[in-house]
Amino acid sequence: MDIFRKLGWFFKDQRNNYIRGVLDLLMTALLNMLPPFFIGYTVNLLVAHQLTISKLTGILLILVVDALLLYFFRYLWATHIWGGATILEKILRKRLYAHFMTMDEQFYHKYRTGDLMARATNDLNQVRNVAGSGILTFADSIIGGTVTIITMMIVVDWRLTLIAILPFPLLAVMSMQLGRKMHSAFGAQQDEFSTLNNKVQESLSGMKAIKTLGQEQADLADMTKQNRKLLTAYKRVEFVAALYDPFTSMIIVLAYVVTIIYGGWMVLHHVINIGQLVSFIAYISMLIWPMFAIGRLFNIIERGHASYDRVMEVLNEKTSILDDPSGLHAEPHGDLIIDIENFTYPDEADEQPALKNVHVTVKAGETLGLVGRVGAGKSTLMKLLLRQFDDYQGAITIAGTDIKHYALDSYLPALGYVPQENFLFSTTIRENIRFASPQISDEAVIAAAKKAALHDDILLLPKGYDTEVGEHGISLSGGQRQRLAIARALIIDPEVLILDDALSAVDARTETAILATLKAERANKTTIIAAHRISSVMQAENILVFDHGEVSERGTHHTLLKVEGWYADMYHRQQLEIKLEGGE
Ligand SMILES: Nc1ncnc2c1ncn2[C@@H]1O[C@H](COP(=O)(O)OP(=O)(O)OP(=O)(O)O)[C@@H](O)[C@H]1O
Repeated sequence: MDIFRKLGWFFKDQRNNYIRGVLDLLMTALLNMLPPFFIGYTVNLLVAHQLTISKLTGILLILVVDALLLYFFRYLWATHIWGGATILEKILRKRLYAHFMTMDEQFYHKYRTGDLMARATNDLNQVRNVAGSGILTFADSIIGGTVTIITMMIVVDWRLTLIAILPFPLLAVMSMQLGRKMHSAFGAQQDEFSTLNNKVQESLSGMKAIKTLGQEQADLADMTKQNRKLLTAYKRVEFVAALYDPFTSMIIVLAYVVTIIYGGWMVLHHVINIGQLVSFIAYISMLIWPMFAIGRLFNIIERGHASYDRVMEVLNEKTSILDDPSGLHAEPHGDLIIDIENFTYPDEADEQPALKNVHVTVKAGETLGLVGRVGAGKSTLMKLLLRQFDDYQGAITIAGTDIKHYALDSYLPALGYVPQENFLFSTTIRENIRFASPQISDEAVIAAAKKAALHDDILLLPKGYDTEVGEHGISLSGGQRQRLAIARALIIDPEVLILDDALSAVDARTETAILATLKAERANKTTIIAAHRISSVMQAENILVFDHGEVSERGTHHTLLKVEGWYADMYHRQQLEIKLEGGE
């Protein structure tokens, strides 16, 4: 029952819905009492030879009106209670989704996509069940049971009632015992479901790689193993659930036996009449559902409880990126000063710092180039700029203000970021380009595509800018995807444009064209380009060479060539490669 306390905030919020629903249930329970009463009454009339056509018609009429009213009140409780339950699911899903949006990289390291999807769908269904079927079964079994028992006491005999319901408390003891078992069994089942969900998600996303590497059988075996684990977890849940119903049946049989023995004795000794005994047996049959309902109830609430805990576990995770509520609500425009003494990834605390002593000033309008070996720290610096990690020694300022002191909703929209792996949404090219805001005009979309040297390619596609891409659309080449991502970033004319190896798949001529456009268009704005190809950064006012998280060389293209270090070596090697390939 702990889950009802945990969901107290919701029931309080929706109390009108629930009060109305419970009152409708009460009315249904009261109306349910009439048929057994009139059956007993009719039997007594029959025994006494007093049943006339007019009396029978009157009884039938009452029963018909009763059935109509029952229909009406059942409809009302269903709409109030099920309606409330769907509101709970909606609220929790919205909270979860908003929470996902604020979470940092560490969170997505800890919880995998399939797991989060399971929590946002399957677990939320179980929680909704608590607020729907759970409340319904709870109110129905308690209200239905209590009303029936009181009616039995009043209409028949209180002693017979007490003796007949004597074994009932055993049900409560059984529910509590099984409830605990169900909670842990269902929690384990949902964890296995999350793992399987994640496996399916990864296999489907990586299907090309699986096939290319001939790993179909190995992946299938892996999936079968996880599927079996889930099956075992399901079986355990059903095993616990199945223990309850036979026990309930035993209690009901016991109640009938007691009724027939003690009730029969009472009829023989004229304490109650035969009609009352018939009504009593009909009332006992009306207790069957409330008793089974208690079994359903513990099943629903313990499943919902385990799921609610899983949803709350995610919702209680804190992000390390704290939005300063009194932060500066202004576009970050001005010189960028990076002064990082040390940064180590949170989950790599014992490892070497990912960045150490990185100090550089980029004047507004200038371009900063970042080069260096794989894993040298270029992307890490970009992540700090993008506020994906805030926990570093040192400071990054733009126009004299620490980037942590800008309000996030002013700071982040002013950055244009093109990551190494860009993502296409399943919509048209036009919507993909203006993803930052659907209000952006078609002309601006075309202008951005031209700047990213993508316009001509788009015109060759079957529906031009309205061509669908992504999962159900056409596939773009790697270079086209990169240029689409660049157009998506350029369209907002960002104060700081960050390109993380974003030109690696475009040919040399297109790269030159894009870089020339950037130079001309972004005269007053900052651009940061990380690349493996030296040609991507050689126009930059300032180039940093990274090695193991530190800056090993710095300067312009010409000064770096004179140093004859890693940069010069890499440049000459790449020039040679171009010549050998017969390029320019
Ligand atoms: N989220 C993370 N958690 C822990 N370590 C990380 C994380 N991301 C990167 N690293 C590590 O930090 C170091 C720097 O990586 P980074 O991605 O910044 O290199 P890079 O210079 O951008 O490399 P590339 O040229 O391949 O993109 C590497 O040793 C990498 O393994």
